[in-house]
Amino acid sequence: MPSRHLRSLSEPPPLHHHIRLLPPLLAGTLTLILIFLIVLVVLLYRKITRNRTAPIARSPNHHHHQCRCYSYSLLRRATSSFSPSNRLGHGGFGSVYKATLPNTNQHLAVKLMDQNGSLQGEREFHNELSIASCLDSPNIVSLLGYSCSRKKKLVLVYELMENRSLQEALFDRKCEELMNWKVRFELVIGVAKGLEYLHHFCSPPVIHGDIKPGNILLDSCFNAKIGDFGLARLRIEESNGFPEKKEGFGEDNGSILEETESVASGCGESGIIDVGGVVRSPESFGVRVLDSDASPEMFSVVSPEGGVHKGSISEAGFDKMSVDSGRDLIGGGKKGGSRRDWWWKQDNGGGSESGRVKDYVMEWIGSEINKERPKQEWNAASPISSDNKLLSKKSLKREPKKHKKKLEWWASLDEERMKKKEKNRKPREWWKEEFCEELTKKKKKRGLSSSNSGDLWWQKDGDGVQERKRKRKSKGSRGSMDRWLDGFSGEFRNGRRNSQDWASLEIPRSGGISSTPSMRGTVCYIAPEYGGGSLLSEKCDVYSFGVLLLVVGSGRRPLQVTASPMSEFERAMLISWARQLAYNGKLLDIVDASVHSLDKDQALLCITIGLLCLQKSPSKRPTMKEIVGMLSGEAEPPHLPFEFSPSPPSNFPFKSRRKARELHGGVHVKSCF
Ligand SMILES: Nc1ncnc2c1ncn2[C@@H]1O[C@H](COP(=O)(O)OP(=O)(O)OP(=O)(O)O)[C@@H](O)[C@H]1O
Repeated sequence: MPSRHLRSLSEPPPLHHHIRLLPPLLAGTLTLILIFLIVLVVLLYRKITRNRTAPIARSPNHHHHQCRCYSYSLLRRATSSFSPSNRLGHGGFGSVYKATLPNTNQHLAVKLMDQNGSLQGEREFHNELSIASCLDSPNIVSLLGYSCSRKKKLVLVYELMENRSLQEALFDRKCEELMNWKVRFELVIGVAKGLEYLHHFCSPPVIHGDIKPGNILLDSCFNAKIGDFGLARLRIEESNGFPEKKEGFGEDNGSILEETESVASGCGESGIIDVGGVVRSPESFGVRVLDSDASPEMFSVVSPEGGVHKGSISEAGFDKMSVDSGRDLIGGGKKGGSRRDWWWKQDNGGGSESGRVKDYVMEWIGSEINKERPKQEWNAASPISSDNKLLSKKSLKREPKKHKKKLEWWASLDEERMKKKEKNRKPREWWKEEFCEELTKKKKKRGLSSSNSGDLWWQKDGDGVQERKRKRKSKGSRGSMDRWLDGFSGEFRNGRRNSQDWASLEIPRSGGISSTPSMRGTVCYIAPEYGGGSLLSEKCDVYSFGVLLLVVGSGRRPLQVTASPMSEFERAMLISWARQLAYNGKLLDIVDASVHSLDKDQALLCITIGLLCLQKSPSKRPTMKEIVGMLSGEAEPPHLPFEFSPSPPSNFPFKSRRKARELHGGVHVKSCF
């Protein structure tokens, strides 16, 4: 037995032993290979996505950036899990963090929408994404990308502006650099150029809608750039072949949704289309960026491959930049073929990042349509009982049989009828009523009475000299408090319905009564005609720019009550104070006393242009092109607007046109008015 055992150990195992071992061996090897392949695929995928989310370097001749889709985890890592130490600031819809990309060490600003962000916040996010991703100017903060995780964390990625907002730099941090007049003057020229780009070099023109120091960002050298396009709108020129108003679209149908979530409103009489409004719009629209050096027919195209092409419109089959929302979103209309459909073409080009932005926005729009439809249908056409009472949801549930017919009838109501109903509903202006109520209460509390608290004073802009004289006379006969309150009611009536206690005249530290989900623009900066349901135009931005000019020139907030004496109280409202100084011919009194290296001519120029922009009638306000011309000395310096000028109107005390030209090195002189 032992010898047999020994032999069996020394001899090689029989063949059938090998065969029995083969399957487990093969299975093991295959498993190993499979694991190896999986690891390889995962590593490759990570490498590819990292490369894709890394922003492309900008070469000098390829100045256009592309909007990228960043992975949320990358941004989380880059901001150390959105740590408070990296927080740059907080706005109406979320916080902004400084991010440093791990592999490139590139610094970015990342705006993370609040977790409990409202639908309005979400719409602003998409609005900003649609518009800002198409803009490319040295005076506009670049939107570099976005991220949208499954958990609905909405993130926008911008170029980092080291000195943050003008609001903080001027009022909170009181940056020494801003005490230099030159820096302030360059800053306003930068903003003016940014607005000129939006109004004159984009087609359709972009209306920012919320120009204020909080949305002017400063880079490391205090160069100003315009940011925050959450409330921006496109101005659609009907003559451009852009969509005309469609039935049931763009009407102020008075629904709360329309008013409180105004980004969703569509193309109204004004020819304005809200980008967020594509939710309800079957129309397409686009932003093309016209070449500032070229004729209007010239354009530059950023192709899907990333190259910048220049040419004439007839030369190519697509526009420079567009954020086309598709011809017919709801009805599934044409998705390509139009000359304006650069976006769609990008899509077909295969996986370009901008195409992804569009995909992403379209997806969101689709989901919003689905979310909103049932609600609207219920409101628009609720079934009615035999005694003409509106049947409640409850009663329908309780007695389904009894109301079966009604339910069927209800379900069969066609879209046409619903649209008609919505159209006929009276526009609601609850915010205006509330505002006037609040204001009257406030005045009563102070023991003041003013008959004009509810008047639309901007609509009664005195065009005729007689009218102006009458107004001035009557103003003169009233107390200064009343005059102050005129300005007050005028500026505030159009403000946002806001949680801030504006009526108590307290301005928050952040300076502004900031974005809130209810209305567009910011109190004190918003054009008076804007909130009054009038046309929204570039002139609304011009008005806000006028306020900004006064704020930068005076170095103070537009509303600031510092002490109780009457003199201080009269100055509280910057705009009213500036007007008053203009009447008295003492405009320079408004200029910030703490500023050094002051150029009085430039300061007067700024304040005068500011007053020009603040004219009640939008048509009288200059265009941004004219303003840039005046600021840069290329155009003739302005005269004070008649409504502000001391009586009789005197010429503006500038140096002669020639001198001004010499001063600024301008070459082209043209009349502005
Ligand atoms: N690109 C940026 N670089 C550096 N800081 C930024 C950048 N963008 C925003 N910030 C900072 O974050 C703050 C909040 O910005 P955000 O745009 O969210 O709000 P806001 O414009 O001040 O307010 P609102 O959104 O209510 O209008 C700004 O005041 C600014 O200081």
